[in-house]
Amino acid sequence: MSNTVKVAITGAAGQIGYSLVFRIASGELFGPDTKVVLSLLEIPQAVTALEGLAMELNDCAFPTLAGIEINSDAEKGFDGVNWAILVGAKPRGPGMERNDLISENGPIFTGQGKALQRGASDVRAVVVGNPCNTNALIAAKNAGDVPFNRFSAMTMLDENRARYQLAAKAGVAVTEVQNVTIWGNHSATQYPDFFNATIGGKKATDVISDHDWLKGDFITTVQKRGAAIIKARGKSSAASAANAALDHVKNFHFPTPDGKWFSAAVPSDGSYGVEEGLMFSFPIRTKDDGSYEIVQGLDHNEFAKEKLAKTEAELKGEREIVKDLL
Ligand SMILES: NC(=O)C1=CN([C@@H]2O[C@H](COP(=O)(O)OP(=O)(O)OC[C@H]3O[C@@H](n4cnc5c(N)ncnc54)[C@H](O)[C@@H]3O)[C@@H](O)[C@H]2O)C=CC1
Ligand SMILES: O=C([O-])CC(=O)C(=O)O
Repeated sequence: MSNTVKVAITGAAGQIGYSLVFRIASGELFGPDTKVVLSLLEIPQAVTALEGLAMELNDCAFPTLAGIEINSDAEKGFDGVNWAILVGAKPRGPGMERNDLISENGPIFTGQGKALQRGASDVRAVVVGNPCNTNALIAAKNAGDVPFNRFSAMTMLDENRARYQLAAKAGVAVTEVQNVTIWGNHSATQYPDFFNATIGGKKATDVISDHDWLKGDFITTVQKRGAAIIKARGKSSAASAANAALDHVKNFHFPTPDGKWFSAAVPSDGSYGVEEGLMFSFPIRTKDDGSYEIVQGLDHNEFAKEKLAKTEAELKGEREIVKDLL
């Protein structure tokens, strides 16, 4: 049986877009039996680049690619989409924090929230453009009657980074490392939770005896990985970000295997004492009916509680800065 999913990608002519569209079109995301229609969005100056991208996509002759639309008008671009991957935004440069982008990127997401409400009746949106948690909040608050929980922001790149670091330290394959939650903001205050993670089915803290490393270098490496990549590459992460966006959509699209969870920033419902309504990264499971739940009952010691409070305070501060856009 064949069905069709329509996916909008904003900023599709940018560097993440170039890594993302081919992998979605190839069937890697939704599988070989699902056709994909791609709705590519850009600012007017980049529409010609999108036309080139569309030529290349067609030249791949992907059996799963059922159509390509190109738009610089978000309302048209979001018409009838099932997923909106909101990448289009300015990236940071060396020496900047992601929330230095708030005043420039925030306003993009008021317009996109409004356009999503008008264009799409059954949509899920993930914000990649930074600062992604707060931009997702802005989009959601401008999307009228689109349910709040249809919006999320991407912390999957942080989770993948954390899994790699733990696997390398333990000397095991990344597949052995599971349930590493990123809590809070996609920023240098995020808390990559090794206490509740497992390696080869055992507690990560039992497998890795160097707890000073876990509490120190491990956390700061994950928190600052984006900046390290900008310093080394001169540009921010692109292929790894696109890869994480695929993981994010896949994680929400398919039920989560028993005993596992993934990280994504979603509207807080008050879980773990996080203020309701903040776009906060939690451990998430997708249920068989397609809805999701925040995994409950994970323990936080004093060390973890302090980290959670810090990242929550940062998100409240960002929300205050953009209050006129909400
Ligand atoms: N959440 C995460 O883990 C990550 C987030 N990012 C963020 O993703 C964003 C994009 O990064 P790159 O692709 O490297 O940047 P880029 O500059 O290569 O591409 C961004 C594209 O967005 C387009 N754009 C700008 N405003 C737009 C609008 N209103 N509608 C549609 N398109 C628009 C630009 O024309 C450009 O082509 C940045 O904000 C970056 O910081 C990057 C890596 C990871
Ligand atoms: O660090 C940046 O600015 C880009 C990004 O979000 C990441 O690589 O995680």
